[in-house]
Formats: sequence, C-alpha cells, structure tokens
Amino acid sequence: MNTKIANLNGLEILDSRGNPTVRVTVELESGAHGTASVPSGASTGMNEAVEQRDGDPNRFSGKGVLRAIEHIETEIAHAVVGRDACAQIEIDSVLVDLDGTPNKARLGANSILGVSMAVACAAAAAAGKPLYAYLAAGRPVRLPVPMMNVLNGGRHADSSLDFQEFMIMPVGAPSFREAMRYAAETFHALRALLAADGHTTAVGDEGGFAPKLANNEAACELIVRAIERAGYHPGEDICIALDPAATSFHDGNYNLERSGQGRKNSKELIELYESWVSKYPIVSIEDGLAEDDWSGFRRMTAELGEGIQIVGDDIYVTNIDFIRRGIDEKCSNAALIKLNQIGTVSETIDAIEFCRSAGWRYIISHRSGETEDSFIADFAVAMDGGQIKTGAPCRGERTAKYNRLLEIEHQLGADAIFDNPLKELPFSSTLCAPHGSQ
Ligand SMILES: C=C(OP(=O)(O)O)C(=O)O
Ligand SMILES: [Mg+2]
Repeated sequence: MNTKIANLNGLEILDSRGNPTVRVTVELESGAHGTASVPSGASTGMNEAVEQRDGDPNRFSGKGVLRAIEHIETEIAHAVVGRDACAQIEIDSVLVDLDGTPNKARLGANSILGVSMAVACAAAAAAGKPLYAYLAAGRPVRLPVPMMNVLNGGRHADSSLDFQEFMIMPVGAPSFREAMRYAAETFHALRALLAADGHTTAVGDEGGFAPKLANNEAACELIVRAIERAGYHPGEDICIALDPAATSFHDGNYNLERSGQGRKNSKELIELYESWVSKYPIVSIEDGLAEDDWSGFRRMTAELGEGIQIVGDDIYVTNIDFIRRGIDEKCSNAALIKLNQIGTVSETIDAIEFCRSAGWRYIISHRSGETEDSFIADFAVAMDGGQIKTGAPCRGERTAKYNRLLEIEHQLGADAIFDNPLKELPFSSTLCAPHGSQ
C-alpha cells in the first residue's frame, strides 16, 4: 500500500460555541484519506500552544482560521506532501521545525494539530485498522472511565458557580456501556432535582447544567442526591471529580465572590477542598489552584495526594517541560492531556510517556469548544490511561466521543477491558460514608 501523502485540504467549520475552527483532510497516494477537526478552549493556560483564530468570538468568519487554512494548503502541504503518513514522529517534527516558534504561534497550533491528527487517521485507514488499534501499535488498550461533567460554572457557564466543572465518575460500573448508563441516569436524576427545586436546567458549554445554586458546595450536595435518586451508591458506584479551573478566579487571591464565598489564599482554598473531601465522595481535583501556584500545588499534593487524584491542566499544558517540573517538585499525581495544548500527536504521546514513567495517571480531555470529531475517544483507548473527560451525555459534540467509545467496546467484545483506574486510592473505603449517607 502506498502511504505517501498526496494532498492536504483545510476547511473552515464551526465549533460547538459557534466559532470558526479548522478541519483538515489528508489524502494518500493510495486513495486512503483521514479527516480531523480541531477543538478550542475557553479557560486556556498561558503556556498553551497558540492557535491561529479570530480574536473576536462574535465574528463568524475568522481571519485567523482562514490564515490557518492557508498555511495548511501552502507551506505545510509543501513540507509534508510526498512523506510517508506512517512516519508520524517524523512528520510531527517537520511540522514543529517548520513553525519554528516555541508555542506554534507562526503557523498556528490548530493548523499543525489538524494535519498531525489527520495524518494518523489517514495512516490508520490505509492500514485498514480502527484508529485506536493503529495508535496503540500493539500495546494494551483500555476503555476509559468517563469523567462526566454534569454542572458547569466558571468560564463555561453563566451560573452562580466559580468552579468550572463538577463531574461524576462511574467507577463501580462493570463495563463502559454500564458506566454510561450509570452516568446518564444520574444526569437525568440531576435534571429532575434541579427542576423540582425551581432551578434552570439550561446547560453550559460542555453540556452540564448551569443553575444558580447557593454556592459551590451546594453543587456537591446536589450531585450526591442525584446519584442516590438514580439508585446508585455515592463513593462506590459513582464518585465526584472537580475541575475548579482555579486560574480563572485567581487575581492574587482566589476570588470566590461569584458564589458569595469570599476570597481565599492558597492554604485556605486547600482547606476548603480538604473539608469537602471528608464530606463528599470526591476522588479527583484538577486545577484546584492557579497555573502559576506551584507551591500551592505542592502543598495540596502533600496534603491530599495520598487519598485522591490531584490533576494538573493549565499548569502543565501537556508540555513535558512543565510536567517534568511537576514530577520533580511533586506538584500532583496526574496530568490532564489535551492534544491542542501542545499541538501534535507525537508530542502528546511524549507527555503521556512522561506521566507513565513517573507513575502518574493521565486523563485524555476534550476542550470546551468542540466538534463532532471523535479522535480523542480512540486516542484515550489507545493510550490505556483509563480516564477520559468529555463533557455531559448530551450535545452531539460530546456524545460523538461517548458513542465512539461504545462502538469500540462493542467491536472489542470479550477483549474489552474496563476497570477503575483510581481503585488503589484509599478514598472510597475510608473517606466516604457508606452509601453516601452524609
Ligand atoms: C476542558 C477544559 O476547559 P477549556 O477547554 O475551556 O480549557 C478544562 O479546563 O479542563
Ligand atoms: Mg481543566
């Protein structure tokens, strides 16, 4: 099979926020092709790779995205046409060198990532393999436990919540399909509880509800009630994961005034998390502190890291330089992994290898501005980390990933592996009252 790249095409499409983004198609000389679309974040880290995009989110036809497409069809095409699509590492390093900046600002992380992902998709198609099997290259694969976002705040919603994401993790489910059932039933129970309490059931950017609750803690209480109402046991069947995205409310202090909880320093915010962890079945906290609060992350990991997963997102931006520092300084025990934070498939895999080598967990994640592309579903299975964060079980750009995972589990049949990646944490046996009876 001739896997040489014959042609690249870029297309301006819309993301789930109605903003322009990039879709790339790579055609091989054999006729096989691959297509990938690039997502976009709202609570972005300051050290993320930079996308070429319209600065004004209210303008439909972004000049930035058109520029990204022009780069794809001219400079990038010139550099990669004729190369072997199976040589992912080589192609990614050509893209990085061609850009020449530390953060991919010249060609745009969106142009580069779109090409990088589409190359992988085309090579998988040429090999006649599902994308996850191609990316795994013979290594073990695993269905991930979803970290499903059910309540939205912060930069993702106009709710009363300072914290960006309140998620449920169906850790006790026996399969991915059952995990989706546990989580979707809880999501529906939550909707019913909100409606019964007179709250709006409108949703935020990632499909989680966006109500005006009394404060952030009320969200945890409500989720425990929803888990119970759906017939599950909090802390056994379903746990809670948080992404406060603390950079977004950090202005020197942590400003929780949106929910009426005042201002806190790092130590006080960690104490708040500690008190919640003792009351609610919380197993994971991502970006509990701001991206530049390395000492806060260290303290939080020292105080809570034995019991729960401490995840760095904005602080590491899927970049081995920051992850290395986090490992050296014991700033967390896990990293969030977002392809577009770093900008190529190979560099993302390098970041994952770094996490693995330190014994860290890693969670493959979507962005708040998404497309129907399901690349990350295959990627999560292939990377064998056992966790994915991809929003609520509603809205097509989120269900595209969940439905792809259901399809993969079905295809794998008896070979499908699904287990709780957090099972060695002492949390569920020691901290959570049985059956969620706080
Ligand atoms: C998915 C997230 O949000 P965004 O894409 O807006 O960065 C996140 O912070 O984990
Ligand atoms: Mg985050």
